[in-house]
Amino acid sequence: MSISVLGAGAFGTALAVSLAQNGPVTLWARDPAQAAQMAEARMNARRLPGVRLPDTVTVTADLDAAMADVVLLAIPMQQTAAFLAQNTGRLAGKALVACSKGIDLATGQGPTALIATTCPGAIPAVLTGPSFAADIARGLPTALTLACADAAAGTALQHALSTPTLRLYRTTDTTGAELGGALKNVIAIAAGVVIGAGLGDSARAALMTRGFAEMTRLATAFGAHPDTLMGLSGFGDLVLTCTSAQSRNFRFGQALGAAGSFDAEATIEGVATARAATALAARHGIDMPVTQMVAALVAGAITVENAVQALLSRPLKQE
Ligand SMILES: NC(=O)C1=CN([C@@H]2O[C@H](COP(=O)(O)OP(=O)(O)OC[C@H]3O[C@@H](n4cnc5c(N)ncnc54)[C@H](O)[C@@H]3O)[C@@H](O)[C@H]2O)C=CC1
Ligand SMILES: O=C(CO)COP(=O)(O)O
Repeated sequence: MSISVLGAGAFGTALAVSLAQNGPVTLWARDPAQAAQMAEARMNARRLPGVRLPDTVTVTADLDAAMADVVLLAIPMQQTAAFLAQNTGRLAGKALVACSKGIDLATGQGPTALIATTCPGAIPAVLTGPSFAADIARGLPTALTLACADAAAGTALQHALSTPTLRLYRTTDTTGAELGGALKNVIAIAAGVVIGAGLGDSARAALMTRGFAEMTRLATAFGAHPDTLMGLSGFGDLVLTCTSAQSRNFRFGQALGAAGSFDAEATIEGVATARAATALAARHGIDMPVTQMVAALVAGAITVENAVQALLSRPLKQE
């Protein structure tokens, strides 16, 4: 099976580097100048400095040349719907593996639903779980979830995309896998706020636990299996992202909590996902107090002090 990765950001580049251990991989960058620079320097100096691109990675800005049997989509979530719509014909019949984490603001859909509605005939799948691009690219051991509703296709993808250092577990529960990955970013922003505001590690543990409860509430209301939330794509990624300063979502929250500033160019998926999840929760009558607070905080509608006060003054209830 030929493999390509669309999107030459940190994650797309890291996946291409790891997959190149198995054979040839094509990495597509939308900007021809960036593609040429990466091909020449054999490095993605902006997003993944210090990591050499193996000879088996071909970098191109020609999207047609980047079509393969298996196409990994490593572009930010809020750009995905438009990208798919622009390339429906090219992507028809491919196995399309979404590597983004989030909920589309306009439709409330996750990546596999977007693929299914925009690219009929494609096989939608999602690759998610606890993994920093820099760790994958350095060949550190990493375990991820490959979710595909079609069990046979999922098994084939699991084998095609596992490498000596990237171990994939499979599931058919695409809803659980992608909602776990999307919602943990929101909780990671909240965890960052807690640390940035100096509220302490005990408060962070409480917030992660209550955050996990609301992730599970929303995901299961949409048909996810609770076990999926307990796995790599939910609990695993929640732990990683809420506790590591490698996470952009966590660091963004830390800056919010400390009233500091943050790189406006960085991909912080939890910002849009907080809004999208808050809207979904309201529409379906699901209680998601932490997510709501994050949405209000990033919109500048409340202060950190008010958010903490509001969470602490909720009615006492059974765990
Ligand atoms: N960086 C990481 O450690 C991980 C990232 N992810 C997910 O991967 C996704 C991408 O994140 P990163 O690669 O880290 O972001 P990034 O900010 O490093 O790169 C994003 C890339 O997408 C490209 N892009 C943006 N809009 C585009 C469009 N309309 N068409 C084509 N390309 C476009 C940009 O040029 C850039 O190269 C996110 O959903 C993120 O949550 C998942 C796991 C780990
Ligand atoms: O999803 C990730 C780790 O699993 C990456 O997290 P950030 O997007 O917060 O950097």
